[in-house]
Amino acid sequence: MNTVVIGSTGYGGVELIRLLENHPEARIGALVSSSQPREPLRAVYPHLSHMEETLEELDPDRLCEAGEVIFFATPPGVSSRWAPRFAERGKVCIDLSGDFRLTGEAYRRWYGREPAPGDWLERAVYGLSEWYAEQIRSASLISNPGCYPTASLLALIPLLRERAIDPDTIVIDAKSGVSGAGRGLKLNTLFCEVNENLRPYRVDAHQHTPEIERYASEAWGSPVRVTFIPHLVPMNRGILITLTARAAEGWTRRRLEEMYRGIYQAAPFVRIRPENDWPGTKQVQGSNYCDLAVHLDERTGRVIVMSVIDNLVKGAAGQAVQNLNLRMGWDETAGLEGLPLYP
Ligand SMILES: NC(=O)C1=CN([C@@H]2O[C@H](COP(=O)(O)OP(=O)(O)OC[C@H]3O[C@@H](n4cnc5c(N)ncnc54)[C@H](OP(=O)(O)O)[C@@H]3O)[C@@H](O)[C@H]2O)C=CC1
Ligand SMILES: CC(=O)N[C@@H](CCC(=O)OP(=O)(O)O)C(=O)O
Repeated sequence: MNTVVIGSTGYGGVELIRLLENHPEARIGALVSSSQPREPLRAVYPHLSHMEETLEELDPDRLCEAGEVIFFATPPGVSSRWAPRFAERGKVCIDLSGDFRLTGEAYRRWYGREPAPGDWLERAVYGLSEWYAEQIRSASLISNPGCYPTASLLALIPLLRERAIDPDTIVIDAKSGVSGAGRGLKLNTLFCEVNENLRPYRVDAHQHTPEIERYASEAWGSPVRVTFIPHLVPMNRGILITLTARAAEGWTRRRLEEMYRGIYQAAPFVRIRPENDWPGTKQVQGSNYCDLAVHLDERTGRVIVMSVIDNLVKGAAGQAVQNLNLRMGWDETAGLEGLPLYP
């Protein structure tokens, strides 16, 4: 089955290409670039020198012939314009951007743009694979979660659904590698700004805060607010989030771990770490795993959960392929069996 990648020259796009090239069912039907010459992809990425595919323009008629599934690995404002047009022509769209993750009102406020026209915001299905698999299986437009929300919600949703924490006390400290910011030139991601540096950014102002709150609220059943503090770390890939919240009555560390193990028993990409075995980003690098570790600080009565992912895999392209697999009725792990890259 053929797929199209729009935004193929970015970090999310090229990671999708890596995964699709190793996929047993999916093929690449077309690669789209809005800015590069109509040359083979290797002109942009010499590590793909064996690939013959030439970069194409965004021509809907041609792309509808080229593939059944259209991936958008594009900045905000692109899929909101184009994905509905492909979905209306019967194509399955999988969007890696934030264009379909929020309500129209929240999107205007946090992304500063006009949301997609028509009813596509409501029709889009949130692509957090472990929690929305049933809806994903029949979706026309899958809105892949953000990288920080993926790591955060896989840790947080079980705590809320099982009433294990006080939802007014949630703090998420988050750290991301620089590839999370994409390949485009930006002052803040230049070598001398990032190297030997660790810094918070967009504190209390990050666009993933409303996304985490939206799906946390759904899990809890009424509005939940979180304190979300992202940091930029001088490494290429990886996200570590440390979530803390006050424990509800009656919870022990063992009970918390058993709860996570039960919930994610059938989830092939969520691994629960044993007691005092803290996860690091390198342990999931290049893979679609999310590793979770849970602790109960008995002195303060606070639950502590660590969650690590590779931002470009489970946080973007890997989860997009997992959603493709769910949507097509293939094995959920198809094309995603690769082990983490270590060291
Ligand atoms: N990096 C990450 O870890 C994650 C990223 N995301 C989201 O995925 C999306 C892609 O991110 P990422 O790959 O990192 O970003 P990049 O900046 O690396 O790549 C985005 C690509 O989109 C293309 N593009 C830019 N403008 C347009 C346009 N007007 N029309 C069509 N294509 C355009 C560009 O390619 P060209 O100029 O060749 O068209 C560019 O290479 C973003 O929305 C991002 O927020 C989500 C989760 C994690
Ligand atoms: C390190 C870094 O800069 N990460 C990006 C990740 C967010 C992203 O990819 O944007 P979407 O909202 O479109 O998902 C950021 O903090 O904005």
